[in-house]
Amino acid sequence: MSTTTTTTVETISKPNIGVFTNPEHKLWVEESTPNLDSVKKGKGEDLPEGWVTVAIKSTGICGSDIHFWHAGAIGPMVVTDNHILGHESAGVILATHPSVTHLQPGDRVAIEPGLICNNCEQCLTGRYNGCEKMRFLSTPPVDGLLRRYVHHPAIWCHKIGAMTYENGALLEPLSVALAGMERSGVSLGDSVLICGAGPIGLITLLCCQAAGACPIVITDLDAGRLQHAAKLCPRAHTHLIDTSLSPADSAAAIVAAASGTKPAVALECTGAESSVSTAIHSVKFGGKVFVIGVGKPNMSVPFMRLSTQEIDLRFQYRYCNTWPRAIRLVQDGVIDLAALVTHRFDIEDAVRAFETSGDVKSGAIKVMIQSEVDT
Ligand SMILES: NC(=O)c1ccc[n+]([C@@H]2O[C@H](COP(=O)([O-])OP(=O)(O)OC[C@H]3O[C@@H](n4cnc5c(N)ncnc54)[C@H](O)[C@@H]3O)[C@@H](O)[C@H]2O)c1
Ligand SMILES: OC[C@H](O)C(O)[C@@H](O)CO
Repeated sequence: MSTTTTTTVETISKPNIGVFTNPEHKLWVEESTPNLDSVKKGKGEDLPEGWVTVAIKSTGICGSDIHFWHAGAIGPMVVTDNHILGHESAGVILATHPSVTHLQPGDRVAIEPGLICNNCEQCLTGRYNGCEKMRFLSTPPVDGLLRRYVHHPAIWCHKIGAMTYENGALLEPLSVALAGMERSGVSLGDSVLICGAGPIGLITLLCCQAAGACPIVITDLDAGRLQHAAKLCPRAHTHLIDTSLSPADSAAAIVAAASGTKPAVALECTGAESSVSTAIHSVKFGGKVFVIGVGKPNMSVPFMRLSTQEIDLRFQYRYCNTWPRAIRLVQDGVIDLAALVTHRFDIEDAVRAFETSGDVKSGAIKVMIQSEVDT
């Protein structure tokens, strides 16, 4: 029996709610904007030119959401007021401004959460993740997507066809991994190290597997996460990091796990200083260490190892132009994002969802918040 329901601006009745945090590290669900009246007007009266209204169906909790809640900040991004979380979302179009021609009510879309100026050098040269005036939803002070309804620019709503909303939501972390894959240039037969088996490391693992990297070693401090990695990619070598070892000794153990093959590329997905150092000690002469993880404002790195081994140390921040590629990879079954999802909660129950996501003992990998049963 199908559970499909058609959401239209005429049929919605629930008030808008959002998932908030604040500088006191509280987390709660309460009414939010745009209010039901604004949403129900539909037909675009309350929408700026080029914007649409979306009913959010599925949102993934990202580590950064947990960090904004627990720590109140990520580097210079500080929670200073009541703040709505969430930037991994997909939903259905409820209404469009008359100027919007490529989307219509009923279209299923994934939301790209960065709003750019379209005027600066980075925007005009296609690297819009570096926009000088980036307004990234869920990064304070810009409210996020963990709401029932949002207004959003149509150009940042990507059609996902029949893909599940859950997969549509997970195109966002897939985009992070794809940006790292593209700029690190991992290709067929490259020996690869992935540091960290959280959602970003695991999606990077799926990408490296699909790209034909071999051998692949993936590390973590948590045996459960490594078990998950082994299920996703049985040919990957999993390596539990022993925190009593130095980065150089951990690197030697990593190379041993790959039968002596040093990685050509290390994709660092923890942001932990010791892990960045371990990656630098692991790669071969002329190799690359590509850091996706974010961490402390200042870190020390094994400088002379970088120098004498001609290692390229590079970084990725968010992504640009990744959604069309991500959609194709999921639609064609190359990347199975559903394998990441361990828990699901309704938006009314978002506090429990966040508690589960933030509890290392819960075994959670990706916790999803849904506004209705996914279709
Ligand atoms: N650059 C970007 O645009 C971007 C985007 C999204 C996420 N991130 C960052 O990427 C990182 C990974 O994200 P996530 O959602 O997977 O986070 P996560 O916290 O769920 O996963 C990180 C994993 O790293 C493991 N870990 C911690 N220290 C380690 C060490 N020394 N050695 C090996 N493993 C270790 C943890 O056990 C955990 O499983 C985070 O730093 C996150 O903030 C960056
Ligand atoms: O994928 C996007 C990232 O999670 C965000 O940049 C976050 O780390 C800070 O806003």
